[in-house]
Amino acid sequence: MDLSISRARIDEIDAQIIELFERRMHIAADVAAYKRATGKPVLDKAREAAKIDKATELASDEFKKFIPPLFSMMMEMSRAYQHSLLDDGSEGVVPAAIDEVAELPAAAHVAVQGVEGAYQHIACRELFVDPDIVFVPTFDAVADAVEEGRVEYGILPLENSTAGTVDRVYDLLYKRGLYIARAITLRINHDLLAKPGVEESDIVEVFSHEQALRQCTDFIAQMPNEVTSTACRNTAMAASSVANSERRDVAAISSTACAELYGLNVLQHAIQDEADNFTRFICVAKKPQLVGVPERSSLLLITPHEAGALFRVLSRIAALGVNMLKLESRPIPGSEFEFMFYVDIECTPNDAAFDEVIAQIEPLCDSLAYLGSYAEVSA
Ligand SMILES: O=C(O)C(=O)C[C@]1(C(=O)O)C=C[C@@H](O)C=C1
Repeated sequence: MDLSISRARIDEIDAQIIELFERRMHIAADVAAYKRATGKPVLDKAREAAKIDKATELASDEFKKFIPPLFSMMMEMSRAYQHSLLDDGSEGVVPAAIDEVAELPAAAHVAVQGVEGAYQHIACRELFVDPDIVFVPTFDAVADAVEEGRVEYGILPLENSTAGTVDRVYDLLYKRGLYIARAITLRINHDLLAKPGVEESDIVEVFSHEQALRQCTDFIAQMPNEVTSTACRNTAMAASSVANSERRDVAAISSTACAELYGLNVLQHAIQDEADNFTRFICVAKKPQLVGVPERSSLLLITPHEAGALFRVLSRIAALGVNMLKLESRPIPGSEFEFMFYVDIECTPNDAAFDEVIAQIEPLCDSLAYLGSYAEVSA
């Protein structure tokens, strides 16, 4: 067998396929015009199902199984083309004009959950030169302050390399319609802190944020006593409650900065189970904003509850040559086993492919929200 002869034949057939595909697409354009005139939706599920059945019937037994995916894809292309002609796809998903600024303002009002010394506070200091910080007790309160315009920005932790996503923050992004303006990744070292004179063998209870407790699970398990883990709002509060407690059998898992701030001793440095432990924080704003040179965009999408729905969205992103940086599923609040997806793509409104990505995936989703485009920095 001569490979070059086979390939030449394949090339010939492909040229015919392309010609036929284009003819098919031109007819789809006529169908789109008809649908616009009659107010019919582009998607006709019954027609697609009948089309796939009929096409499968026409194929010989050996190739029947390949027909449904081939025709699904072809009709998906046909729908994407029709939507682009009708220009009814992505209107409103991404605001038409997004403010562009060179840098985050040096002296912005920023809401930070927790107290001085918390990792969110450290992230805030890394992002802003001279911020006017309002400390608030919860993640929800950060969102409230941004939403109500009491501050320009809020700092929230989004995910940790060991313990995973901070679920509540994703839920807030979705519910409050906040936009990410910047992300920062910090290396997190957890220390074991106690009052001066307290030894590790005295300790029966450790306080920390639940994420930090999770990141130090193995360490806690091998401590001299059987230790109770108690979750606090954040690691700085854990340090302050140990400092203010009369007890001499408690410790906090917190930062070296908090040891200094609250007059505690570091019993052990870097006790997290994974030596390389990073947390990604986001800086959120009420309106989308392109700060500096954004590198990635975050999207939230809900696909129809049917086979292949997410695959179709992802295949569109891939077909446009756009790199996907993250895919995370979350249950939809109030629904049973239905999921929404957070997708980060390496593409922003400054890139030519961005509008096309949005235009092509929007018709495939029950709901699509744009969560902002931003640069990711590390400290
Ligand atoms: O027949 C139609 O109504 C079309 O729009 C054409 C087509 C196709 O490409 O075959 C595309 C979308 C519909 O969901 C069904 C079929």
